[in-house]
Amino acid sequence: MANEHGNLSINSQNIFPIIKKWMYSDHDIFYRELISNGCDAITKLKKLSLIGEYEAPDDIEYKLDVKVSPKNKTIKIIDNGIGMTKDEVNEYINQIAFSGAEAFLEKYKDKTNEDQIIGHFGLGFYSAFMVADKVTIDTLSFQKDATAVHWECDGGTEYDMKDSDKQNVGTEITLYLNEDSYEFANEYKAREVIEKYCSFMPIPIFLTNEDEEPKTEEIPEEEVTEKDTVIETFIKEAETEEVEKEDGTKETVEKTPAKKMAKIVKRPVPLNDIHPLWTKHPNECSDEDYKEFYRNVFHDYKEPLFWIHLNMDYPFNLKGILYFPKINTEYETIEGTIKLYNNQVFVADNIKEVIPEFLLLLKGVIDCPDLPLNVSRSALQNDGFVKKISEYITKKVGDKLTGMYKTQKESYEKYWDDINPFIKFGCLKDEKFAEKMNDYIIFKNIDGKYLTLKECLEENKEHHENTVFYVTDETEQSQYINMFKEAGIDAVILTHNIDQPFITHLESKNEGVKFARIDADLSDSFKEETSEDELKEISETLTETFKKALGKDNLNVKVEKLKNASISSMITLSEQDRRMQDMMKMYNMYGMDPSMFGANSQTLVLNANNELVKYIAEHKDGENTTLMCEQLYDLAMLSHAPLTPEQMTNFIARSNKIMELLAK
Ligand SMILES: Nc1ncnc2c1ncn2[C@@H]1O[C@H](COP(=O)(O)OP(=O)(O)OP(=O)(O)O)[C@@H](O)[C@H]1O
Repeated sequence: MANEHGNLSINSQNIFPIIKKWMYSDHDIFYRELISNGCDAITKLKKLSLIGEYEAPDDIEYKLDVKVSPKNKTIKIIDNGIGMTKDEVNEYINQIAFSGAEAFLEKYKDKTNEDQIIGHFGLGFYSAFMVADKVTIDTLSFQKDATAVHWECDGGTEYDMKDSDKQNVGTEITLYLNEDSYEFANEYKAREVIEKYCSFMPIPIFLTNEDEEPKTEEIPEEEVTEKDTVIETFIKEAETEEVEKEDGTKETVEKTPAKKMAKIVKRPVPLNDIHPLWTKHPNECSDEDYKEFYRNVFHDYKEPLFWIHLNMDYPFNLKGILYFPKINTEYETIEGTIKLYNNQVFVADNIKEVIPEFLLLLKGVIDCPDLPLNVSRSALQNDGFVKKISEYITKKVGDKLTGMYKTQKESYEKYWDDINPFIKFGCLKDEKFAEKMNDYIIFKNIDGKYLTLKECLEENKEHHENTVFYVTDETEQSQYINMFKEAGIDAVILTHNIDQPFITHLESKNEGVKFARIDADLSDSFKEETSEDELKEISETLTETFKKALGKDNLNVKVEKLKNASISSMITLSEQDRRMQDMMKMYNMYGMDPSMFGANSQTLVLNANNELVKYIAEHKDGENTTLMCEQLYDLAMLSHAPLTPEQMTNFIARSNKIMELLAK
């Protein structure tokens, strides 16, 4: 071919500075674009060979080579795929690609970075100019008698094209890196980027550093194959060791015999796994396979609890694996990672527009070739097809959980403590998921048994209809728990932050059902039957005495005859007011006055059956009455919420004083 010099068919003077600027955040993406182009080219050639349109050499080994040279500051991406003829270079590179770029820029010129195209799909070949001043292509088409083409462009609007001396079918792209991008020719950086984007591409990818001598390895000579490059052969001497015989004399014996060895050029190891687990049929995968895949992809050495293998062909193509991770501590964030792939090419992590928000607490991979990824994020959000995908994933997760409840209840209960924040968050975020999970939400009660809401209500119907009592802190509320246990009344344990909004949600969904913290109210079951008159006098005396002793005029005091005479005093706190206060704390509204939401909603309950309480009522002006009132109040407060530092200091000082009095 005669040398050809041409103008790229675009109008804008020079699109490259714009591409560079626009793509500023993710420069490394060029690796993905060029490698996936190479993989596509190989896949196409394999197909042609399969249908007899191309006769591949017998020893063909389809692969993609990435060669970096930190010295020359170049990167070569070499595939043995379909290649391009001169006309094709003209069509795909000189015209389509660049006119595509123009259309692309036109479409997105007003968009801000936040509205970037998902994973920048559609950037293709010219993403190379984000990192390179000059790019060359050497390509030989698979077509009979094709002439190899050399193309080059230095980032302006002009290109040069001439014959190339490339001998093998395929394409070699060379990037001459610009000053800001030399790091991409570093072998370790290259490896990191390729592993990020290309770990599961369907063609083996090999990385070499052209500046380094080839690495070598030694293997037994009989294991050498045709593909190996043998540098030398040698005899590895026998290994011997000295052993002691029965008669005490020593003898030298051969441990391993002498062996013929070969020093060969290190066999290349691909950077990627071309058959990732999600592409396999679930029947072919063992538990160990799933766990290993999880370890490799998420670098999480805690085993996942269980997983869901998504495998759908119709009406859309979607494959993937979702893992329920083990949450180790209460304080660990429970944010997961869902990696989105498009035909085994990594797109991005945690794309909220495709994956329902609550599922982002899981870890997993999703490969959906049908996703329209060349549109902006906001367009994706409103895409009906994307909604269907998202619904499908949600449904599958729901199916897995309900199925487990029905057939492996024991496992479900075992995992519940770990998975319940996820399920509850899902119910709050997704109406359909909430409906599906409605009968499968379970509650651990104070005896460690798991019950559904229906079962909770049914079991406690006689004691407190339509009310579920709950514990938020088993240590702090232990006195209440004991009381409940003694009276044969149940309460459930709800200690996670998500539980407060979740029970509010349950109350709104189940009319008439109320949740009340274990210290919210005293159930009638704890009390003896009395008439108001019977307690009137003692009530008045105690109220007055306590108010005076504590210096709290607005203290609410309630005198009850509790069946358990050993309990002297306790605090109850209106459920509604407490929830408001909790909410204030959660949203950090500390500046506001808590009394707005009933700081006065605490009630000091005194047990008229308790000897000490009786004593106080009978000795309201006694020498130590104030001391006793203060101590009883603090004791009640202690099992309700932690004391403030000041209160604690007083409490300890007073306790010491009481001991001194006892010692007298
Ligand atoms: N390594 C290659 N071997 C053969 N043909 C190639 C190669 N790289 C690019 N091409 C041809 O050039 C065309 C344009 O490539 P480009 O990467 O710009 O866009 P694309 O691959 O079609 O789309 P996208 O990358 O946006 O998914 C390709 O469709 C392909 O026909």
